[in-house]
Amino acid sequence: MGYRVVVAGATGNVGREMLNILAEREFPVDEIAVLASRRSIGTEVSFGDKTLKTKDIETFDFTGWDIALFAIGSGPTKEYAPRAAAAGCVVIDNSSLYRYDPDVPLIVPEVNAEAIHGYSKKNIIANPNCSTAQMVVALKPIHDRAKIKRVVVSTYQSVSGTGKAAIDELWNQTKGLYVPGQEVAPEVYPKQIAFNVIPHIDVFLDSGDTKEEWKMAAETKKILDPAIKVTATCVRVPVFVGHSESINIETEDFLDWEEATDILREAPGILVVDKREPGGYVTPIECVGEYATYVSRIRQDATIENGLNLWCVSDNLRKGAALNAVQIAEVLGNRVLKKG
Ligand SMILES: NC(=O)C1=CN([C@@H]2O[C@H](COP(=O)(O)OP(=O)(O)OC[C@H]3O[C@@H](n4cnc5c(N)ncnc54)[C@H](OP(=O)(O)O)[C@@H]3O)[C@@H](O)[C@H]2O)C=CC1
Ligand SMILES: N[C@@H](CC(=O)OP(=O)(O)O)C(=O)O
Repeated sequence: MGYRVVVAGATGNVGREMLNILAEREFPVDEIAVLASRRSIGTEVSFGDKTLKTKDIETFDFTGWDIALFAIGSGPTKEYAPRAAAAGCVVIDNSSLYRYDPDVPLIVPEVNAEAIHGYSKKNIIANPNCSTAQMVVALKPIHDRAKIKRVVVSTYQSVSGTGKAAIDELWNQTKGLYVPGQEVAPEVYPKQIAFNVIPHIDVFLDSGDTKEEWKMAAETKKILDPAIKVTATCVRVPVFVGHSESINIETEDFLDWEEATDILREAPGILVVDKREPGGYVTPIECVGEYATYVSRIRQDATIENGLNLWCVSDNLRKGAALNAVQIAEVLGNRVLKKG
């Protein structure tokens, strides 16, 4: 016996990846429903070798469904997640709405799978921010060995993190720049994204940080350790899929880069590619469609007593969203619901 699974936001980038990953990983699905807004009623989406027709979330009855994977943004989630949860369906939510709620676990399975048991207070589990998910996968084994005190991270985030409209904007602006008279003005982003970089993701806070930068600090504390200090600078780059991060780590105990490399090689979810020669590292194009969090450029930071630098790349629609959500569903199935 398997699960009755709902994918909400099935017409979006993350929802489609959720369907791909459920099929690829042979999640034990007995029945599946695909939902989106009323605009998308009847829109066809693929699930393995099947084609499914999208239904309107507004009129959908969640009663009798086991797990709902949500990727519809915070606004609609606020309306529909409590409805699904009240009907007895466990919601695994990709939006930021519930991440900081003490009654909702925030989970990256390689790091804090044991937090799963906290799901029952609200019947909701939160999936972290994409930049945070890949970073904590890389930090966890280092923290276990040498206790991380502080992290300084700069991100290079792809436009797919913003959604479908941003992918179109990068594509159309890039094409338009080659054709006189067909330049495309910025709409999704405040400045041109084609052949440019923009040091601004999500809204600005009073501190001068953006919310994306705040999320990386707050979510690392909730998932990994409240004692870790994180300071982030989040930057949008003209890449379609794949977020990259330059991470500087200060630890309590000394950790030699060679031992750090060995530890990272053994850690779940990580692939180390670090040849210290031209091309001997991973770039975002190479991580598209992959599950792993790739770590390259591991080296000592000689400017502090106990410091390391590394480069971390992952598919933001997969480990940053859909894959992590399906992994949470697997943990929920294996440790709690036990139907599969
Ligand atoms: N964990 C993470 O870091 C990430 C989280 N996300 C989350 O996932 C969400 C979706 O991202 P993404 O797939 O890239 O975005 P897209 O823009 O590609 O897709 C949005 C999806 O949400 C649906 N939707 C929008 N409004 C409503 C509504 N009122 N009712 C029902 N469905 C609605 C859309 O349906 P329709 O086609 O009918 O409009 C579509 O299926 C994000 O808003 C974010 O909250 C995304 C990326 C990474
Ligand atoms: N903010 C991420 C994607 C995202 O949706 O993040 P969050 O789920 O934290 O709002 C990006 O733009 O790349």
